Amino acid sequence: MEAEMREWCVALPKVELHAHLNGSVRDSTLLELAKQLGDRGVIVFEDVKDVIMKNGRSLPECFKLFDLFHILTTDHDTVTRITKEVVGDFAAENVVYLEIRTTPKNNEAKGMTKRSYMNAVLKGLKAVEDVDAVLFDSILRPDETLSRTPVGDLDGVTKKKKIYVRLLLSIDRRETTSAALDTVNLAMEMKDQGVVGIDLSGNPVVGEWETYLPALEHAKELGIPITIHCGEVPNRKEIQAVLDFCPQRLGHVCCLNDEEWKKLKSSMIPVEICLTSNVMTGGAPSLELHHFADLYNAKHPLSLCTDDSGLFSTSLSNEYYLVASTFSLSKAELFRLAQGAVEFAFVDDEVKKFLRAVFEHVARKGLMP
Ligand SMILES: CNc1ncnc2c1ncn2[C@@H]1O[C@H](COP(=O)(O)O)[C@@H](O)[C@H]1O
Ligand SMILES: [Zn+2]
Repeated sequence: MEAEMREWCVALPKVELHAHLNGSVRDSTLLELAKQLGDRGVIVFEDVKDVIMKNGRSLPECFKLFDLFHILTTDHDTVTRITKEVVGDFAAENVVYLEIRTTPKNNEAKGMTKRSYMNAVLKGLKAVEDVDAVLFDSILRPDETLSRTPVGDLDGVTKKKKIYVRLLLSIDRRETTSAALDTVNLAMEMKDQGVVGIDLSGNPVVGEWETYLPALEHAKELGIPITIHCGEVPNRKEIQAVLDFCPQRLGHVCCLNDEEWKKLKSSMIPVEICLTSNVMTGGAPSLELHHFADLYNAKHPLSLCTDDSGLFSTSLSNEYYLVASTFSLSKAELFRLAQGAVEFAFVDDEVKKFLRAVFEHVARKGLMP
């Protein structure tokens, strides 16, 4: 029964709206990169290996780990490699639309600028194998799209899987106002290259809202959609400010008090729910007591997401499975959750139409009970 449900969650076409590139890297790749740097004497492999393989990650540990991941991954070729692998991994579990977010990085020692970092990401998207990763040519005939999505697999047609990929540029809370503005301007510059939005993320105990606000306001003026990590820690002042700012989407919303909770619900701002991430980092006390249930029962717009599938050893299919097993959602309800997420994507209407068609096709043909 459990195995059948897990398989069903993998077969379900899914939409991923909250996945950090460097948090989604396979352990095996991190270990391989660590081995290479160990051999060159840059790090001590044995120490790093234990850290990568350790289970259970508190919030402060996560950010120490990201500093380590960035040492392993921040050169152009490696950024290209991890992008290619991450897209391939999501496509393999029938994610049909993926918004990957990543923090463009300046790294003088590596000759890296925010722009060259993003070029390395684009190169990775173009290099995806065995999967059609659609970044630019969004206009395809519907029948072509349908025959190459996971629906094709369910129909018994073995064609390449198709995944639409778009990018969000993250502002790291450690950055200055000017660096945050650079990221927003870069997002604008890369609008025709698959960049569809801005994210605010990074260690929630670091930095001040006032530092990023000018950049977020600039993005708003430019009409760039924004998603913000909100309430990973109980920072009352900032949670208020974020809710007042009214971004297009919010991530997490863990530590809201009653008043903020009411405000969120009346705002109808779609929430990116990251179950495993929240339980591991202590944002939610347990799966059973996760605030998903309250928002779901209130019919608040929601989408299930992984956050950092590598760091938390999860997958989007597993997040759907966890919702089914913890909150007793039926397959029909899981299907509607996945389908509903299309509406919160930052992508243009043309792609949304195709994604809607994918779900309608699956429903009409009775491919998913
Ligand atoms: C666990 N909850 C979280 N809360 C806040 N920010 C997070 C995060 N998980 C990841 N990031 C943000 O994403 C970066 C890694 O991917 P990129 O280098 O951008 O591809 C982290 O350094 C952090 O800034
Ligand atoms: Zn996140």
